[in-house]
Amino acid sequence: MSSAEDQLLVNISSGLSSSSRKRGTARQRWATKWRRSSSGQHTHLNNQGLQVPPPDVADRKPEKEKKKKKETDRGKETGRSGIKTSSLFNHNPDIPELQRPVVSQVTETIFTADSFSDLQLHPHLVATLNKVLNVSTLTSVQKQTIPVLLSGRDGVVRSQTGSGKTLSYAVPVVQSLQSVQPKVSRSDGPLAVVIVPTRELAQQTFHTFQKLLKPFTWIVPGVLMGGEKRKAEKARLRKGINILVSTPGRLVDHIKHTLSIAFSAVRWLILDEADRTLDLGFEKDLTIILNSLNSAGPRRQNVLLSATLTHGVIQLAHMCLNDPVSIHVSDPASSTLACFPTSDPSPASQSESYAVPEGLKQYVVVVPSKIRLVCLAAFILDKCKFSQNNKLIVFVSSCEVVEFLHTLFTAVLSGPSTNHKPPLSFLRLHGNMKQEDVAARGLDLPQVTWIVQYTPPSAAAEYVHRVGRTARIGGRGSSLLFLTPAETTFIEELANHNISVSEMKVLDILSSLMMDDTYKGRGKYHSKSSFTALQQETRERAVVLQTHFEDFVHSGPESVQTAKKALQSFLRAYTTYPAHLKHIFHIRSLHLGHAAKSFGLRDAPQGLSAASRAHGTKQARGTKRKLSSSQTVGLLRSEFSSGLDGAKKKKKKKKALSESGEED
Ligand SMILES: Nc1ncnc2c1ncn2[C@@H]1O[C@H](COP(=O)(O)OP(=O)(O)OP(=O)(O)O)[C@@H](O)[C@H]1O
Repeated sequence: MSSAEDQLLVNISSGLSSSSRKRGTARQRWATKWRRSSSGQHTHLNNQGLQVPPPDVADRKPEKEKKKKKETDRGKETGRSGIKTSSLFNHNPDIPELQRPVVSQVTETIFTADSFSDLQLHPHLVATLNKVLNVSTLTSVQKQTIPVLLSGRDGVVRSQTGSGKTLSYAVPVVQSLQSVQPKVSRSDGPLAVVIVPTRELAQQTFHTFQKLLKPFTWIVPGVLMGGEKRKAEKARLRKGINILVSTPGRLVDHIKHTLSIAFSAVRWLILDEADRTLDLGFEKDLTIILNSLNSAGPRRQNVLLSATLTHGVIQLAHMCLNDPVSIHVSDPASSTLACFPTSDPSPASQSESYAVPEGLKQYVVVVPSKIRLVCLAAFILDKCKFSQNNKLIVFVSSCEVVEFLHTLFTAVLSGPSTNHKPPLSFLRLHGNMKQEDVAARGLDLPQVTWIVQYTPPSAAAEYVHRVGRTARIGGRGSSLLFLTPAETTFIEELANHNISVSEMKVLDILSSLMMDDTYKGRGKYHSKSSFTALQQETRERAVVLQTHFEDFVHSGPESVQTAKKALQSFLRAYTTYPAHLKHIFHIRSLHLGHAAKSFGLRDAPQGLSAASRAHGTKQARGTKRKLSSSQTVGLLRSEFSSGLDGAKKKKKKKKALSESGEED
């Protein structure tokens, strides 16, 4: 949804230590107390998203007392620095009771009882799989796909993220090319073309082929991708590449400008992660590639792989596959011999069920805008400071937000290194980073335990890809989706694709702040305090943490500017949700002041309304009215012209990727 897809903020937890173990025990004590207290009392959520005694009890208080309490509460919402933090828990929208639609979640069994040695493969290939790649047991998708492709058929493969799709085509490609007589030589040029959406995947796939080809040294793999030197790639193409892995934009570039690229011998075409390729706006490039391949070459075997079969993917499959076998791993009825639909696919197929890894636990938390930042911070502290062995990936909507949160969290949450523990370490990853930086950080992110979607994805399919970064290849993992009260209908959108999420409560997340007295408020919490007192202390601590953030942001004009820029880019990205989700994610439903708070800004940016008048779209005008002229909207100027226009959006997205070097 944002200009640069997949912005990541990665937090790697500090390691094990005796003190963290002690904290773990304290944490358990605290959790037990919290649960005991909360279970013994009838509570409900107030309009600040927090549990309070039932209204009838509260209402019994005399008016005078209520007024006094209000004043005290206001006083308490003051950080320890003495700077008044504008109220965090007042005037928030009500958190609706979540209706959890009944969904039968589609899960796939990852591993089978079969092994690679059961297939009719070259013994050296089996040995390489076992010894170099350390794999011996077939995953379900590999068991179903490899025999189909070895039989010479085209295939359309839908299987969940992290299920081993790469080997399901790489093994048959290598098996078939090693048997070609006379032996393949560099001068044959590309015999297999593998198209993947991103540099990251291009590199990974290329490395997989490199390993598989160890015993077959006469077959040469190569990779072409945005961000690399074209001249060097041209030279490699001239020398000869037999298995060519490429991102779409860079391949089109070479088709247009490199004379030595010839497709006359191509016998395999693989479109991996086809859904992501289309999501990133590469359909035009794919058409150019297909036309170029079709105009030359012998009979070709075509394979399309995707974690989700969207309308666009089905259309693409119809364009480039020839009587394919359809392999849907999660659907036993449609297994290997099922036929691919021949009729023109209808948009209704977009409500397809998406499979997620079996070991994945999915959660959602509904958080009012103002509390979002402290809620994310409390969650990170909980998983990485007060628990052990966690690695988180946090998805946000833009490069600027990544930069902002990275700086803020490093400054406020890392904490000093102590004898017992290193400070928390935050890494960042986004499309505007220099390629060397990205490569230096390593693109493979193994053993990620939590995926946090701080900004909701722009499609259920994107949700599936994001959560698919954890619980890979039979492992375990969890995911947490942040939604504001106005966005909760997104849960239904996920349910339409058979995705089911369990609710976490804001206050439960914030309660982790009770583990660290750095955030102690003025309240006098002790182990015998009432549940309400515990809640009050938790709120106070959240306010203290918010004050730390606001103090940091307001420590100088530069940091204020960075926060404003991040807010602006967040708002801009918010306008780019697709039309069919606009009823859930509409800029009109955002409150600028509350959104500003989640960027550590004490006030909504001022003096921004004038510039918006020039913008004449109906939606833009509507937005302006709703957000109120004094608060917003000139800030959103550029996004009205881009975000509300689907065609332009795609171009923009692609351009941003191109600029970032992720693709070109
Ligand atoms: N049979 C196997 N046994 C053990 N590990 C495997 C097996 N096949 C693949 N893997 C490993 O599983 C991981 C995920 O594989 P791969 O990247 O091919 O999954 P994928 O389905 O393409 O995922 P995504 O759609 O998210 O890219 C890789 O690290 C790969 O080496």
